Amino acid sequence: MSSLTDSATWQELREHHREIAELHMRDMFAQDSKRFDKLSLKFQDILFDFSKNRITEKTLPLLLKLAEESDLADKIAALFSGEKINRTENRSVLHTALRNPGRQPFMLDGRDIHADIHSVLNKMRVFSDAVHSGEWRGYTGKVITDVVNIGIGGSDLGPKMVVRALQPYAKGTIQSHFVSNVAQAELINTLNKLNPETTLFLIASKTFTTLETMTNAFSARAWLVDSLKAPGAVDKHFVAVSTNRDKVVEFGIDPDNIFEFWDWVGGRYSLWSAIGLSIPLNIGMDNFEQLLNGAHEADEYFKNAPFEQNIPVIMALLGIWYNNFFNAETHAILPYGYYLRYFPAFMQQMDMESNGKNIDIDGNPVDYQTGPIVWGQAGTNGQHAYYQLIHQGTKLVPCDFLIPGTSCHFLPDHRNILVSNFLGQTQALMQGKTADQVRKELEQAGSEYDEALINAKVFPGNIPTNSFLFKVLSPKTLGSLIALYEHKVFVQGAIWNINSFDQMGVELGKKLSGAIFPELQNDQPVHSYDSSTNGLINYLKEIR
Ligand SMILES: O=P(O)(O)OC[C@H]1O[C@H](O)[C@H](O)[C@@H](O)[C@@H]1O
Repeated sequence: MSSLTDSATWQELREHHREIAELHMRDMFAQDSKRFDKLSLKFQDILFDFSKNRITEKTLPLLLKLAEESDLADKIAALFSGEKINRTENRSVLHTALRNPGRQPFMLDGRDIHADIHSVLNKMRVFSDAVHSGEWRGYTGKVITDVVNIGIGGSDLGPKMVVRALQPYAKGTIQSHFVSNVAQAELINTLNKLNPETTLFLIASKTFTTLETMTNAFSARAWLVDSLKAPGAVDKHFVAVSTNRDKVVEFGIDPDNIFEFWDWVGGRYSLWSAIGLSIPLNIGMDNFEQLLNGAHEADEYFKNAPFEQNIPVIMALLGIWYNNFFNAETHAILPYGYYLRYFPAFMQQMDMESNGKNIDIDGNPVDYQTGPIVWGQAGTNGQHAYYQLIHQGTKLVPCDFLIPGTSCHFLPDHRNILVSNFLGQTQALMQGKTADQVRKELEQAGSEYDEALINAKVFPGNIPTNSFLFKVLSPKTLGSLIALYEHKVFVQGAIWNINSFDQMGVELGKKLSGAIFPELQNDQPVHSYDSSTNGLINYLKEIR
C-alpha cells in the first residue's frame, strides 16, 4: 500500500464512508434547517452551494486532514513560486503568472517573466486594436471580417470555450472560427464560408509540430495563396502563437507576426497566454484583461483562504470523497444556458489530461483511483437524454451545475423555465422519490398499479450536486470560474501525489500513427502488424 491509502486518515475516511453510506440527504436537510448556510461559500458574486453532498459534520474535517497531510500548503506555495513541479519535463507551471497584473520582476531561469508576459500582452493589444479598427488590412487592402484559429487540444478548447461563452461581449463584427480536426470536412466547410481577402488565420500551437494543426495550416495557406494568387499575401493573413519560433519561421510566417509564449505554460492552461489571441480579436483586449483579472483574483483567494473556506479545495475534496470512497467513476459538468456549452469539453481536457495518471510523482504505481471521467453538456438538453441514468441508473454520478442569475436576452418565459429546471433537477437528484410517495400519487390519481410499476417510478435520490450561481457570465466571472476549476484539479493532483502537468499518455498513439502513415500511400497489403491492425488497413485499402 502507498502512504496515502495506508494513512490513518484514509482508513478513517473508509470507515466513515461505511457509517454514512445509508444516510440520505433528504434526512440531513430535514434535520438541519441551516444546512445551506453551513455548506455554501461565496467568492465575489459566485455562490458555491455544496450542501447537496453526502457529507456530515465529520466528513469535511477528515477530508481536510487528508489535504493537510498531503502537504497541500507547501505544494500550493511551490506552484506559485515557479518551482519545477512538472518533474518529468523539468518545467515550472506558471499559468498563474500570465494573469498577474503585477509588474515587479519575477525571475525564472535568469529572465524576468513578468516583463516578457507584459510585452506580449502589449503586442496582443496593439494587434487586436489594429484589426478591430481596420488599420490592419488584408493583402488587397480590405478590412478583416473573419478570424480562423487553427489549433487543437489546449490550443483550441480554451480559446473556443471563452469566445463562445463571451459572445455577448463581441466587439465589432469579426466572426471567429475554430478549426481543430484534421478530418478535411472541418477546414473545407469553414473555408467555403470565407472570403480570403478578409480572413486572418491564427496558427496556435505551442510546439508548432502538432500534425493536425500543421496539416490544416498548410492547407489553409495553400487556399489563401491560390485564391489571391499571391505568395506574399501570407504576411497579411497569417499570424502564429507558439513557443517554437524556428518552426514558425520555417513555415513562412513573418517573424513580426509571432506571438510568443513559454514552456512553463501547459497546453491546457494556455488560454491566458497569447494562445488566447482569438479572444481579444473577438471581444477586445479590455475584456481579455478582465478575464485575466478574474482569474488573478481567484488565484489570490485560492492562495490565501483557509482550506475549510476555499472553494477549489472543497470541490477537490468532495471529488475525492466520491471518486475514492464511493467508487464514482465519472463527474458531470452541466452548465445551464447556451454560452457555456463548450465548458464541459474544455474541462474534460483540463481534468482528464492532468489527472489521468497511474503512477505517482516518484514513478510508483498508485493503488487508488485518480482522475474521474469528466463529461457533460449544456442543460437542459441532457435532461432529455442521459439524466435517466443519473436519476435511476446503477452508477453514482456527482454533478456540477453552473448557471448565471441573469440573461442578456428577453424572450418571455425562457429564463425562468431554464432556472426552474436547474432548481428542479438539483432538488430531485438530492431528495429522490420514495415508494410511499409513488404509491400515494398513484392512488390519488385512481390508477391501477402493481409493485413493479411502483419500483419503476422510485427515484433513489441521494445524488450529490454542487451548484455555482453567479450574477452575469462576464469576462471577469468566467476568468474566476475557470481558475477555480484549474485549482480544483491541482488540489486533487496534489493529494493523489501525481504529476498533473505532463501528458505522456498522448504520445504512443501519435507515434504509431506516424509509422502507419506511409503504409497508406500505396495499395500493397500489409502483414507486419497485429492481425487486427493488418485486417483494418487491408480492408481500408480495399474499400477506398
Ligand atoms: O499546442 P500544441 O503544441 O499544438 O499542442 C496541442 C495539444 O496536443 C497535445 O497532444 C497535448 O495532448 C495537448 O495538451 C496539447 O494542448
